[in-house]
Amino acid sequence: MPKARVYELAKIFGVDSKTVLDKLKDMGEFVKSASSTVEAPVVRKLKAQFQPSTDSSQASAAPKSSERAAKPAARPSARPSSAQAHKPAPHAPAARSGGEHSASVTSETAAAKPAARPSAHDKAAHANPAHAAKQAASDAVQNAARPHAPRPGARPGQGSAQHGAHGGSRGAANRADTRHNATPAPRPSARDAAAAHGTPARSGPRPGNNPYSRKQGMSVPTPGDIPRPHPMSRPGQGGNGNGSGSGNGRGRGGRPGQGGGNGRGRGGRGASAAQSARPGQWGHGRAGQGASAGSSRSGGRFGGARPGATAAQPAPSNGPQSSGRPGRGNRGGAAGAFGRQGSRSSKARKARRAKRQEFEEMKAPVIGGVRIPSGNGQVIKLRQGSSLADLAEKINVNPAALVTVLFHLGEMATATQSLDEATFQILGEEIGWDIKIVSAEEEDKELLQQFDIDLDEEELQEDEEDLAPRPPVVTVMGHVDHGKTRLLDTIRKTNVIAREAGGITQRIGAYQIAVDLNGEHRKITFLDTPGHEAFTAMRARGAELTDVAILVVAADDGVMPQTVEAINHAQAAHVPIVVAVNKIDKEGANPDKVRGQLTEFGLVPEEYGGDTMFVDISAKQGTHVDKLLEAVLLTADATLDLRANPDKDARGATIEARLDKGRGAVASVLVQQGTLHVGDAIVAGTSYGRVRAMLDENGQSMQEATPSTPVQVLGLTSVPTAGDLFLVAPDDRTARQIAEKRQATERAAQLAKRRKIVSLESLKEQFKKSEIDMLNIIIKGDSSGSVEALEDSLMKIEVSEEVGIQVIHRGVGAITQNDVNLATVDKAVIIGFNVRPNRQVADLADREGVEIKYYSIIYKAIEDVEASLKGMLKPEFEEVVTSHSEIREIFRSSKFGNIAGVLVQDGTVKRGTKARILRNGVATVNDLEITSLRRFKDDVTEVAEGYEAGINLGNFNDIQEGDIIETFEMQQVERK
Ligand SMILES: Nc1nc2c(ncn2[C@@H]2O[C@H](COP(=O)(O)OP(=O)(O)OP(=O)(O)O)[C@@H](O)[C@H]2O)c(=O)[nH]1
Repeated sequence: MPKARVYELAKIFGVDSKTVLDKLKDMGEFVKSASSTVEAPVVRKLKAQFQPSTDSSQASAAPKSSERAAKPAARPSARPSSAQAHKPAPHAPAARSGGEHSASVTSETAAAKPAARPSAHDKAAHANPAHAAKQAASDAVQNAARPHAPRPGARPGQGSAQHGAHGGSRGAANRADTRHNATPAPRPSARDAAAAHGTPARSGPRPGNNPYSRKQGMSVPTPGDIPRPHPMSRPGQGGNGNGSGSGNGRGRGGRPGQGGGNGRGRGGRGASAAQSARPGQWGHGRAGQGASAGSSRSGGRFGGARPGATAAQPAPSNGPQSSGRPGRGNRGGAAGAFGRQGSRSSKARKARRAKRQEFEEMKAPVIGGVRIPSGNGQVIKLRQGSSLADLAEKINVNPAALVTVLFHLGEMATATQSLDEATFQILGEEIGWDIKIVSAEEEDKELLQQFDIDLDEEELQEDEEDLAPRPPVVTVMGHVDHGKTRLLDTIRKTNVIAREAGGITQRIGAYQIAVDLNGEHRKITFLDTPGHEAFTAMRARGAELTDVAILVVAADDGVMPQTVEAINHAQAAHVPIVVAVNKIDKEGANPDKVRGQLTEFGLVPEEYGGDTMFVDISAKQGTHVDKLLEAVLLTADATLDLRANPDKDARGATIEARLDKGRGAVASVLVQQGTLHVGDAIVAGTSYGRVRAMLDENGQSMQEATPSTPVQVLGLTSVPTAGDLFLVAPDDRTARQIAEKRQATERAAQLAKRRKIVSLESLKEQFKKSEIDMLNIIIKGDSSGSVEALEDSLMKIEVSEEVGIQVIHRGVGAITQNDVNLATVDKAVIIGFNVRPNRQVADLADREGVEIKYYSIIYKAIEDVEASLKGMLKPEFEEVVTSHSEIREIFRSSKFGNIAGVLVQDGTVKRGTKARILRNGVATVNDLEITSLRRFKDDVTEVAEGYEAGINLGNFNDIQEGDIIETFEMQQVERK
């Protein structure tokens, strides 16, 4: 029967639509309005309600609907007489085969179909229900004679299937019963389940009236009723459908070999028995129930008391047998009846998984009204700063549920808010997980262990015999301008100072020098740490790599704040200190005063009975520098065991890294253990690559670097961060995988950080901050060291309670469109440290009103930012870029040096203006001047955009084709 609308039905029945709607409601069918459609099976049921006479005539022969099938089945179950109990059995099969089964394509009838089809026996049963009843009755009698304890309370519909299960397990013993189990058990539905329980299908309103839909008709199961429906209903149906298919099922349902035992040759049908046994997969108890039900059908009380386990056990062996065959009444078969391929598809698997999850959840504790599957004390590791969302992801629950649980525990947090260890532990205890918060280092160690790299273990297994002496690694520390660079310069006999912008060392460089001590040729590795406070972070790292610290104190200045800071760093790192009392050549130099001052900080000179070596030097004149080096070696020898194993994969730290045009990522690394070779697969932080070439501090190529050797490494795919530890991996793939995993972890950590910024925890602060101008800053620099140093220094600026700085992004390389976009969105200022944007990006920034500030001296940037926060920075002069010219050709002149043949891209180049060179967006040299400007052979004062020109930059000759000459002027700007 086709679908019909409620009002149409009302017409047919001669009642109004409301009556039909009410009736439907009574029947447990949810139908919205008079124009709603009603499915065919429901129509039939309605018909039965409104036209009972018509139906009853048909029903006398065989009830059609599943509901009816269930009802009569229910009745006899309570009866003690097996014969009586069996009476209704014919209903199901006969009804479907005989009556309108072709029309009633419900899940139930689907089950019935196969039963109806084949054997003459079945057909006879269909044709003559009475015969079927008879047959069933005789079966039941046989059953009753068997030793199984009858169970009066057994349920009807369930019976047969359980029977199947039962038959499956018992084999021949249950022959008679199992015959009825030939039921091709269809997929259960709530209604079936209800029917199976002897309850009418209308136990509750259904969300829809489509009986084919698995989604519909299922009430939300409560823990108490969940277990029942599945196993029972399925068999139950089988029971209905199968009376006629009887014997067939049994064969399949039994253990292998038993199937044929009954000699009925209906193996195909028997599948149903196998299937009916399958409920065992869902739990023995359920199968047991089914068995009891089955008994009612066949004999009223057969086997109900038997443990379900027995029934269930054979299932696995039978299942596969049955599933592969066509036309059988297992789940697949039932599906096939609806035009789908009947097989144990992924759907079945999914269903099983869903059930298992459901079951797990049932066992889960209910806290605050939510269920969280218990971790049963399993350990789960979370990174510092993790949130409930992170935990939820790891234990596969809804973050909202965790929020609820935490709330229940008296703690309020959002899903994305970072929580501390204590909170996680309390929560963990509540939900049965042992939550451990791990530091980034621990996490990284574990990550490496996944790749069979165990650094701790390596150290433990180090054999004394493998250790070889290595040079000490020395850091020079001290207050600004006390002479650190000069000292290093003197030591290296090169002039480092001249190359520095602003006279401050801005990168950690590392150099190795050779010293003769007592006729022995010894090496010392120097880390060139910068002196300005801005580089505190680097210095701290330097101290970590350092074996010995040289503390430079100017004899004319004495102990200053950064002297103390340097002492603190070194002492915290347990690094022995050698004091270089510098500038003794200067007038007013008072080395003794310095000695006296330093004793207050625990640095007592040897001559005063202490253990710190003091050497009076003049870095400028080179006085006693050799003695200082000796002192360093003596101190190292006296206090340290400077040995390392050179015969293993190299491990060490990144001192500095930058992006170089042409060479790509260049990283200065210090090898701490093992030997680094060209060709090694290397991973440094989140960067990885293969060592393409190695250079020493003089640019000389090296093939290998032993412990304590600083080298520049080429070949990394990206720029690592200063301080990143590096290690040699077994192969390229491992290196890449380690780096990728670290990248993922870093991303997650950054995400967590970002989340924290907007977390409730800091919301109050956020509000407070948003009242004022929170200064958002984007830092782009030419090296990771400078960027970090700048960020650290900026973050230390404290102007007042209401003023704050937020570095929202930082990176190495030219200022890009992304940076400008980010600045636009977050209303940030971009600080370019020795880097520039290209023209398009600069234009974009102009258009968007994004301020880009350029610096080449860190403290200038800090001063500016600090002043702007104080509201005092109203520069009277501002740098204004006046032109960009691209170098197209270089003409070499013995008289004038290199002359750049340029095309003026924008603005006007004027003679005498200040200029800088931009190479790949990075300002390589500042403070140049356009000393001569020519158009062909004529000297000119200016050249406009679009024209070619010849530019000479005085003594500066380090220009390349493709470089951009940027000219700028200091122009007075209005105070805002
Ligand atoms: N007379 C004299 N001047 C020195 C001596 N050592 C350094 N200077 C001078 O002191 C000034 C600062 O020296 P730097 O080596 O740049 O000092 P620094 O500690 O490296 O300074 P920052 O890099 O700014 O931290 C320079 O002008 C040096 O020439 C010395 O032994 N005697």
